[in-house]
Amino acid sequence: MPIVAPSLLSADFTRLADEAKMLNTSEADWFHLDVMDGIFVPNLTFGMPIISQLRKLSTKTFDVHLMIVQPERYIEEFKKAGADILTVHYEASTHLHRTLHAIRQAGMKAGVALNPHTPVQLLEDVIEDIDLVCLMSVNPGFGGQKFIENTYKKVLKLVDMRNDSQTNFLIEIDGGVNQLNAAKLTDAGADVLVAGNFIFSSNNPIETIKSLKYCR
Ligand SMILES: O=C(CO)[C@@H](O)[C@H](O)COP(=O)(O)O
Repeated sequence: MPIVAPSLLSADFTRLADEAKMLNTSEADWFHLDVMDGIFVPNLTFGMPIISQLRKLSTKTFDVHLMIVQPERYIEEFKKAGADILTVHYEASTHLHRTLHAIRQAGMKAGVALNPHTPVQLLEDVIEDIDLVCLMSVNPGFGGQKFIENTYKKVLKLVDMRNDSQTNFLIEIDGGVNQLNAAKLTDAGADVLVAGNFIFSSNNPIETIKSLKYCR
């Protein structure tokens, strides 16, 4: 069964505490928290203060996805705010090796996100330093976009790289995930499904989360 990580980007921010409580009672495994800076991506969201408030409301794994330039500036701060997994973008990290080590050193799992145009092979030389690869299946910045079909091929390539390197990082898919592609992604080798719009715009988010969890 996949790990299901609802993206709070699509939650009702006027009722964030209720949304967190709803996720707590659901079969969601993680909270996926999208931090955007308006520079790396053309949108702004939230940062440490919101995450640390949410931390008081849930014991689930906090999967924090930094869509910001120079993410190495805030590693300690996100740890303090309550991140369990900290994912930085390959495209935003000049010294990726150093950044991944700093994330693990701070006591978090280290993730790398790849934009749709970025080949997975670019991770070969840091493969042992990664706990999670987040494949963006939309161009990052907004919820509710259409899933990019080429993602399946990237999952298969990553699975090969994982087998060849005998490492065990998780493969996460982020963007446009829904009941139409969840099973195919999981069958291809995806471990974590991030979904925002599909969950939060549904009439019954708890059942929608279940439909992803039991998609196979
Ligand atoms: O990081 C992002 C978008 O940049 C994602 O986490 C989205 O929030 C996923 O939402 P949907 O595409 O499922 O609406």
